[in-house]
Amino acid sequence: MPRFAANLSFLYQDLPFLERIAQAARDGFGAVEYVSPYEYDKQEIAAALKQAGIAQALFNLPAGNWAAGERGIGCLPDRVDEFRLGIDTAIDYAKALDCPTVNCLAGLAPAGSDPNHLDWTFIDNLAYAAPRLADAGIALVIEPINRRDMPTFHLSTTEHAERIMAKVTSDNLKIQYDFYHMQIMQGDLIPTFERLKNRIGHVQIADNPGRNEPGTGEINYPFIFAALDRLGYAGWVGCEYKPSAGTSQGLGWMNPYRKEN
Ligand SMILES: O=C(O)C(=O)[C@@H](O)CO
Ligand SMILES: [Mg+2]
Repeated sequence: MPRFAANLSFLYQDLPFLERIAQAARDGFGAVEYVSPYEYDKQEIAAALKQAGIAQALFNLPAGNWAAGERGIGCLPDRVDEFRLGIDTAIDYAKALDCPTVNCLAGLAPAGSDPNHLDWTFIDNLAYAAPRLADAGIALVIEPINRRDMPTFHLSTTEHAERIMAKVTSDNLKIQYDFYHMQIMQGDLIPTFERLKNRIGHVQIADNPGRNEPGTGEINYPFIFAALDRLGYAGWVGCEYKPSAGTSQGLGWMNPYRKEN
């Protein structure tokens, strides 16, 4: 049975951040994930997780100035020092929150930049981060993001992710396979997942079009969830979608997978 994590950067937007953790637990999620914990006191988050009895599944490495539109700094040549300092911060938070996995957002390609320079910066940064995170018992993933929502994001296909991983000589680097992004970019979701299943460290879900909850678009999530079970995926399934109405009211899609069933 899939284990669902509530992505608090998308769900429960009507609640203050820390209150989202308790609500996610009340709604039956086993874990939470979100873009960034760094704006909050890590002990406050840890206490909220403990009080709610819910796990931390994932968050991102420090990803630059999110409010200003930055979406990661992994590939940016002028931000290497900042990236590398961020690894220590991410390890500090991941240890405090008992978070098993962190995602490295590649970043938006600056206008006129050389894709090869961005690629080698990304590779060198990942080669720096992966072993340090491994030493701390934390897995590292990279996520291809679709070019419709983020036209200049530096990583948008599994093929590119595979090329990057082939050049980073660490086995502590896998793919964050977001079914929504991959439906837009490539389709062929389960054959691709099956081919890469040993190189996938986390998955996320949303339907397409609209990035709303499962059952609102073209993706057959009952088929996807059965395939994840068949293929032995034991990680968290991050629910990173925009609720069509209220988060709790829109969780009917999860009913067949609740433990009490
Ligand atoms: O946009 C997505 O999809 C993501 O998973 C990133 O925002 C990383 O959190
Ligand atoms: Mg995602």
